[in-house]
Amino acid sequence: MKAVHFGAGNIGRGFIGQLLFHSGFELIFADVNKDIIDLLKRSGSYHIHYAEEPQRSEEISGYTGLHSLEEKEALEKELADADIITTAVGAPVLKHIAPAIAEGLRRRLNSKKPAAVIACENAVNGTDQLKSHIEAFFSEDEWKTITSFVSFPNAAVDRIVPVQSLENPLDVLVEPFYEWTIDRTGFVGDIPAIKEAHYVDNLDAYIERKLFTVNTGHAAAAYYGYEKGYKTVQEAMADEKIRIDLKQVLQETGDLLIEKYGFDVQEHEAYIDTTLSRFQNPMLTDQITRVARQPLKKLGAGERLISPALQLLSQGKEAPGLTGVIASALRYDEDSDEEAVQLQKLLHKHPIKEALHQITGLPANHLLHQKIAAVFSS
Ligand SMILES: NC(=O)c1ccc[n+]([C@@H]2O[C@H](COP(=O)([O-])OP(=O)(O)OC[C@H]3O[C@@H](n4cnc5c(N)ncnc54)[C@H](O)[C@@H]3O)[C@@H](O)[C@H]2O)c1
Ligand SMILES: O=P(O)(O)OC[C@@H](O)[C@@H](O)[C@H](O)[C@H](O)CO
Repeated sequence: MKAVHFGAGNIGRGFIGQLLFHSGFELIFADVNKDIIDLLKRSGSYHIHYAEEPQRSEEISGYTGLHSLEEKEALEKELADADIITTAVGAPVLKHIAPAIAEGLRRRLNSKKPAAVIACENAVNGTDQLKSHIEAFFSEDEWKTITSFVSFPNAAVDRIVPVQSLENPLDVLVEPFYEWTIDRTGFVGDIPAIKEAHYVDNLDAYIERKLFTVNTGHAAAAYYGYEKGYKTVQEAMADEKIRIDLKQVLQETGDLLIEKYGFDVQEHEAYIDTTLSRFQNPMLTDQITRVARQPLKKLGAGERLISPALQLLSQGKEAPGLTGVIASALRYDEDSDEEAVQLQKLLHKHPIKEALHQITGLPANHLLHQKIAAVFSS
């Protein structure tokens, strides 16, 4: 069994690659980072280290690397043959890798060799986004054929993997917790045997539970922490006021999730507590700039802040905690983050409601914008 994985970064090497290795896949990492690809080609193995006591680590092997631009032909050949194609590149990058995947799938039009394409990004239905970019390369008839033997299941992935600073640049320090949840209903043929993946029929519930708890909570810790001058999530979580505000935000998203999906109240409370203790793992140093990255993306209508606030609003519920985090995200002005710079320019150039319209895509006078504007301007 063969897998091509796009993105040999933190989640690629520290999570998806690991689980594919455990399941016996021959693995090809594809990336645009030449240094990482060269190292992957030269190394026989790297190590995953766990942020827990007692310390332990695990050796990962059985992989190679291909530069996705400089070794296009070799990559397309592997894409034409792989049983699984996965990604962890960041949702905005999916459109850039779609042409190579489309070419790999095109080469299967005669053989009809099955494959599963799974985006492992922090996004609601990331695979659907990738699928629509790939579809653009096919005629209607060709696409009908492709989708009769290629599966495009959505997935949710959860493991905190900070920016790395280990001596060996291939090694990865990860938290022990992990969850790779895949939509069982998204397969047209056999379901690939990824041993530690969790196949479910109700993925929406899992995606939103993860995005609106882990990622909403993480964003709250990061944006509030940034405003107070902290550098890491661990420092922010040591601040009692931030922990109290964070709890309120997760109470709000929890109310939404419990009502929408019928999660058990106590189980959800336990999920929140586990999440908060993951953020406080003393053996991880997770930079706020990583967790707060790409604020424009994070403030999108389908994302971790606006989406739950909108859904609560449509149920007639107030969400002051979420509104507070959104206002804090709007103040994120980290110079090293291109989107933060763009965000500040937008806010400087336009009145707040117009800027919000451009950021979220919702009408300028939307009730949610009015609530955000009131907190932002106070
Ligand atoms: N790190 C985490 O804790 C975590 C957890 C769950 C999900 N995620 C999600 O996983 C995805 C990746 O995050 P990460 O933390 O691993 O980021 P990362 O920056 O460590 O890795 C991304 C990799 O993608 C590569 N890349 C960029 N453009 C590419 C292209 N056109 N073709 C091939 N490779 C390309 C980069 O060079 C990099 O190696 C994101 O969607 C993120 O939201 C991250
Ligand atoms: O990767 P992002 O930018 O979507 O979000 C930043 C973090 O919240 C995220 O990477 C978490 O660490 C991860 O989603 C945990 O599973």
